[in-house]
Amino acid sequence: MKKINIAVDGFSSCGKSTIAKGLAKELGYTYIDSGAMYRAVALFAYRNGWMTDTTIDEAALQKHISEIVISFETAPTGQQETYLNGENVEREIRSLEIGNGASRVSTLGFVRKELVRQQQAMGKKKGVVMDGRDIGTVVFPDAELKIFLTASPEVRARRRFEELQAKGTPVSYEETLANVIERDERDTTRSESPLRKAPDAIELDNSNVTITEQLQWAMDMFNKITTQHE
Ligand SMILES: Nc1ncnc2c1ncn2[C@@H]1O[C@H](COP(=O)(O)OP(=O)(O)OP(=O)(O)O)[C@@H](O)[C@H]1O
Ligand SMILES: Nc1ccn([C@@H]2O[C@H](COP(=O)(O)O)[C@@H](O)[C@H]2O)c(=O)n1
Repeated sequence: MKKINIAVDGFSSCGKSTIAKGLAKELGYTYIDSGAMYRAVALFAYRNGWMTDTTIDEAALQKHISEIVISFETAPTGQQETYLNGENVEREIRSLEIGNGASRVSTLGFVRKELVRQQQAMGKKKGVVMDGRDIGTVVFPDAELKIFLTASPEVRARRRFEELQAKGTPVSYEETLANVIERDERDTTRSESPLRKAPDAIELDNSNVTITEQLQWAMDMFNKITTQHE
């Protein structure tokens, strides 16, 4: 069957990566975590001293943005891991600090231009499931299936808090909730590609939906769309 591209957008810590990874595994598609790419840029900026918790040296970051090579590899566990210039940075990019940093660098036009260029190249041959904030609106506007996930901030913060706790990350629920709210505010109000539901996206509020149920729902949407396209 002809392969399509699938866009999964939505708010922070909603379950985008979970549903996208599940779809990719079921369909034999490539999964691309676009958020990991923004996180890798933030890590690169921090490491080079061009970014602090309050400032960004935009000129320096723009001068060196083309030096950033982001790739993904599947670990023996089956988990996808993010590589920055050949170094496995998967664990480092998942901190609240880097998540906040990603949200900050994602407001910069030259960062978005470079990452969207790379993301669009990844989807050229179809067969990609990509999650993020602007996949259905900017990266793959012609994606045949667009999913938009939402859930209450409290539910999303609880999910991320439990995930970080399981990894042994010392963080409180209150810090996690504040991080979720801050990132959502920045993502939805920025001038560059703000988080929006694409007009042709199918929305799911998964506040009271299990991981299994949401994947089944997504597969049902895929089967419906691909039957229509046949
Ligand atoms: N329907 C669900 N019910 C309960 N927990 C869920 C559900 N979907 C995902 N989760 C859990 O919520 C946490 C966040 O999920 P995930 O990383 O997929 O979110 P995300 O939208 O990709 O986050 P971010 O945009 O911040 O990277 C994970 O621990 C995941 O296992
Ligand atoms: N397509 C995207 C993906 C992400 N961002 C920004 O990066 C931050 C981290 O993304 P996660 O999915 O890993 O949480 C996110 O808060 C966004 O600000 C983006 O702008 N566009």
